[in-house]
Amino acid sequence: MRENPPIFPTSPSLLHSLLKIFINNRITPNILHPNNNLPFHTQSPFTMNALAATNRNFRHAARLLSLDSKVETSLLIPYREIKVECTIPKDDGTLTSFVGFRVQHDNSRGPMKGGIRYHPEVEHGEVNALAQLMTWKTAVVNVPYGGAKGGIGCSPKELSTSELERLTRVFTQKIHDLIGVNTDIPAPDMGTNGQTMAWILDEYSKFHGYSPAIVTGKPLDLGGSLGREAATGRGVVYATEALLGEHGKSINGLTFAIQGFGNVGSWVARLIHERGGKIVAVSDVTGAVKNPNGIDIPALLEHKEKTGSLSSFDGGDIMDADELLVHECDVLIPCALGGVLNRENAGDVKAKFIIEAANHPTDPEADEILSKKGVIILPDIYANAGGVTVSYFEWVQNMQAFMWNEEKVNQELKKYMTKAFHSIKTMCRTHECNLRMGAFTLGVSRVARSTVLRGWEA
Ligand SMILES: NC(=O)C1=CN([C@@H]2O[C@H](COP(=O)(O)OP(=O)(O)OC[C@H]3O[C@@H](n4cnc5c(N)ncnc54)[C@H](O)[C@@H]3O)[C@@H](O)[C@H]2O)C=CC1
Ligand SMILES: O=C(O)CCC(=O)C(=O)O
Repeated sequence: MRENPPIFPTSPSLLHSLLKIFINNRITPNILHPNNNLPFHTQSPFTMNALAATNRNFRHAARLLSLDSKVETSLLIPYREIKVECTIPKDDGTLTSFVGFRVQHDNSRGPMKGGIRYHPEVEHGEVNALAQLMTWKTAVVNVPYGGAKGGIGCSPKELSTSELERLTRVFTQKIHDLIGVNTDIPAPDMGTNGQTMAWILDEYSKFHGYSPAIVTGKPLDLGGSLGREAATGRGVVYATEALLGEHGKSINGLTFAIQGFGNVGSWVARLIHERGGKIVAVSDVTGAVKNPNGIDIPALLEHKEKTGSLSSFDGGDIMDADELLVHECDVLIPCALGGVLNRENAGDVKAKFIIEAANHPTDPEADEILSKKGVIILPDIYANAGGVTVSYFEWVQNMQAFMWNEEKVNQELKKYMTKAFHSIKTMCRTHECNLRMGAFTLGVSRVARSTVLRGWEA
């Protein structure tokens, strides 16, 4: 069970005095909001702590690779962890405070790279785990980056656009001298988007001169890349095709359940629908919808655009959102939070394939249960690597001050995803392991080689 050490004193009198200070100063204690001190995943008490789960997978890969224990330790410890206070005036004039994080995990293969997440559950341990996953992910697809991740514990839907802009600018002011086009390059993740990247670009440029390459996933008008918005979903679909092809199957004719209908989930749904896949269930934070004959995805996208919700869609039946994970289907694609598959529900999963479009949706206990059932899992550090791959293309275009067309972006993405799939399979054969360990051994071995080559001389 996950441990969640209190950040603040738990003594009621001390807490009361602290609250009084906040209230007297008209500061809303957002950092004391119950959601801001939550464990990594609130849906289930059965999910393993994200960092413990990631470290466990890393150590397993290190053992398979017979990695030198000193190299193993050095790869586990993050390069740098940043935690900053972000206080902003709200639209009504009151102050509110948030905690922002940037964890830079490793830079032995190049500048650190990874998204920025705005979500109430963002906390230090999870950001650490996500940063480490970025290190292995960039190595798996062989883009010349290390790994990082950041985030702010906040509920973006409860903030106005101008509050979000202020928050993003304050966060950027606090970290601008620790990121850079050759140091650490943020991108969107859950709860952030191209607009968030545009604010970071603008704020960073005030200190360092106009720097489009400081972020990726930015709007096209500011040097974004064609194809980046769809890239994570497109990469997931290329990865799914590679896996299914190996099993003599194709998307056309199979049934799919998709958890999450944001950037990644909606693109996955659209592209699978276009390829003839039958999507029988979709969920998001507002609810879930199912239809055994296949959901009309263009109609669902239109409905979501109009109403902001899935639950009132009349092209299917409402279902319990948690039930989606154990719904009858051939392929389950989690595209939302981490840790959603755990020892409590893994035994009930009906899918034969799980494609991890979200980061760490399957905890190690679920992994074991699912493997015993014969479920094939395509791991996150490969399956969702299309996003960072096209982020790399975007950065390259910015450095060259040149723009590729979308066809080239998608063709190159397919090449990277296909090549990585074959490299993972080679590692699976060499180490007689599953796809997760195939991907981990591939990523960890590449990072370890660069680390050793660069040496440790001070
Ligand atoms: N955006 C990107 O380029 C990349 C994202 N990812 C990962 O993909 C996942 C999704 O990211 P985005 O689509 O960018 O985020 P997003 O913020 O655009 O969408 C998140 C979706 O998850 C849904 N959701 C939240 N809680 C839920 C719940 N309890 N049950 C069902 N649905 C729920 C939301 O309603 C929303 O539809 C995350 O794990 C992220 O780390 C991974 C690689 C790249
Ligand atoms: O595009 C990027 O740089 C990072 C995307 C990301 O955060 C992820 O792959 O989890």
